[in-house]
Amino acid sequence: MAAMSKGPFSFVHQRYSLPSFPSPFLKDCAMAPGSVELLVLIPFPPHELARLEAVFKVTYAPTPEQRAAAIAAKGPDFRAVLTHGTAGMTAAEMDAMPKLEMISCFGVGYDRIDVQAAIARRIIVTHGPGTNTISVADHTLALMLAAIRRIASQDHAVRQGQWHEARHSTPELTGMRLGLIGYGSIAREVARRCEAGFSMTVGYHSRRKATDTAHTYYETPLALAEASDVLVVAAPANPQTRHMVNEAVLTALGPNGYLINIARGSLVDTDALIAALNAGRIAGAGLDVVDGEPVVPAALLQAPNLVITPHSAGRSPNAEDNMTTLALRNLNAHFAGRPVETPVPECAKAAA
Ligand SMILES: O=C(O)C(=O)CO
Repeated sequence: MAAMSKGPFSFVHQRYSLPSFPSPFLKDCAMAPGSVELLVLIPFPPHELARLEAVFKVTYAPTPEQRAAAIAAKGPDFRAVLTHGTAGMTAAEMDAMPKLEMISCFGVGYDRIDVQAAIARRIIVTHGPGTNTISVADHTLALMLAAIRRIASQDHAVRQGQWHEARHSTPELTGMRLGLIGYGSIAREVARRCEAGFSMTVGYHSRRKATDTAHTYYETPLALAEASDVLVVAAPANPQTRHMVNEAVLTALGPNGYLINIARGSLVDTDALIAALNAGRIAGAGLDVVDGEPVVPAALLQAPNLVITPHSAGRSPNAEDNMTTLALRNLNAHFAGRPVETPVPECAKAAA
């Protein structure tokens, strides 16, 4: 198993790896290959799509137009859907697929899947906790360093022939105070890197104070922002976390502070962020997600010292392999009549 020698983080891969794909998987698969119709609503790397096609009759519809056309043409045939937290799945779409039994969410967040509608229609929803933790944590560090060291703007200026003008004196990440909004596995991996590699102190805010950590707990995002130089948003999207990072939190972060969002765009008030960047109320921001993505407000793109990536933090070959493997394990389990491995908590509760 090549992935086993990848270094200290290979446990994530090990946890979800299959002994040697695909034959052992097919052997213990109760359904005949190709007998179950699977609708895939998200872009997939070809080699990962091939793994799905080895087991399912796949309809690949990653664009909104293809999605609507596929559901209109073949809705009654689909028994499973593969989507992710941003592509989601609506109640109306479920109604157009009366044979739908399972929605498999690629990745961790499942915020745009109408889980209550799924439960009401006896459709199980699964997701991929732990599958992309390493990829997202690495990407978070990349955004932090890029925003603080102004990598994107200096790169751009050098390409414009402005070598001397491009050269900026930028702060050191080392020794800064890290603030984490959310304290799940991704936040903890970010903390580990920041402590080990950059001698940073760590504080966090989450719904509950954790009992297994020496990191400092803050009751509110505002108190955390006041005590942080780099504020990382790593909490789930839900009505309670919407616009958790608002004007007051950004002002508390201060003119030497940086905001990094690798969670969901809805956690940050985009207008307040644009205003804070333009007024120098914070020093910079690194975003992997934007409210309303893939549409990005022009005013955000014009704001100073912003580095932005297209929701790619969770994408690495290792993470994609983990996510596909776990999705297949859940789909296989369901269609073989066994319990799925990772239902979303609401479905686990409803089934109990
Ligand atoms: O796993 C997820 O939900 C992600 O959005 C990864 O970036």
